[in-house]
Amino acid sequence: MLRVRIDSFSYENQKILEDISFQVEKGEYIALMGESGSGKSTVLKIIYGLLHMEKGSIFWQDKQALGPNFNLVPGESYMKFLSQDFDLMPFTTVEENIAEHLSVFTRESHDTRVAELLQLIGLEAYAKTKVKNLSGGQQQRVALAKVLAQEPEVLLLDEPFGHIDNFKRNILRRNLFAYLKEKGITVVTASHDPNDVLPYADRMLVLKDGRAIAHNTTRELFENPPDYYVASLFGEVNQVPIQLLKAYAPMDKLVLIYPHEFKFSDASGLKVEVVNSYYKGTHFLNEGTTETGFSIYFNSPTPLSLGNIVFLNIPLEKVNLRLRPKDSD
Ligand SMILES: Nc1ncnc2c1ncn2[C@@H]1O[C@H](COP(=O)(O)OP(=O)(O)OP(=O)(O)O)[C@@H](O)[C@H]1O
Repeated sequence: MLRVRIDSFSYENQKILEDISFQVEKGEYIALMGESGSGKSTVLKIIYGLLHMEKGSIFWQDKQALGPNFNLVPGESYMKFLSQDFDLMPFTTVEENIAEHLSVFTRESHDTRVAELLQLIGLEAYAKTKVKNLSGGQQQRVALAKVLAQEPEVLLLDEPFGHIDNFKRNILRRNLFAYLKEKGITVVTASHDPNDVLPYADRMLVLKDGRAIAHNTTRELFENPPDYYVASLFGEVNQVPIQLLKAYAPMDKLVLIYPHEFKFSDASGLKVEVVNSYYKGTHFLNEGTTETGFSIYFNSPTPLSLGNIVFLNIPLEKVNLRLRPKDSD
């Protein structure tokens, strides 16, 4: 088990992280999510031992990771970190970059292992290409193979697919997360992208302004987000004042509703006029305004004409589940 306790961390005199603690079981994948600047990369750097924290501790099993003030070379042997700068050798080939990180004691199996990793990252055809001649996305994939080469027990990934185009990203994600589960590797990622997290992460820790504001299974946080900030990490979300749904309801409550959760009705419900309709490939995302001028975003399977009036309903169980205080964001 990885046990992370960060009581506080500051850059110079500015406090960046406070009171963050979580545990990750062996083979489990936890995703750190939060807006840009919330502290995700800093948490990964502390775990890996690149940054010294004033108060707190990191343990893997019963071993304490002592951090940069104790280790001459940053990092622990059982742990690997894929940072946002890839740290590759530009003038050597892809396969040399990967093999560089394999143990000298297993030299006879190097070729097989390099081939396995090249297949995982989908760069078999580039084995002999010098890294400097690769695109940013390809370099990121080599960096990933590099950190996997020695089969770390703990893997820290900072925006691991940030430079990779959508087409490759989907295949790579599926392959990578299946591989990590199969090998029982413990994973902590920092990510903005719900597609990296929703299908794969066992749990999510949400950071805001350097503090942990939510920690639960990924599914629970999606289906029952504690506030607007958490819900919006998954994409578009509405904060509908409850008074728009029920005139006699308390003023200080709102309902968090994703655009796909509205139902259409012929004549009853929230009356909105369509002011925009955006094509999203699998559906349309529409913007509507209520008679009081409130904007609502909702999905439809077909395009809606601007100026059309539609009636939207929120299923009662969702209203009950997603009622939040108004200042919850
Ligand atoms: N070397 C540094 N010196 C001073 N402040 C820093 C340094 N690195 C990061 N910060 C600050 O620490 C805070 C957290 O940064 P961090 O990179 O951990 O956020 P993040 O959530 O990973 O953001 P992003 O998603 O944009 O990568 C930010 O306010 C940032 O400006």
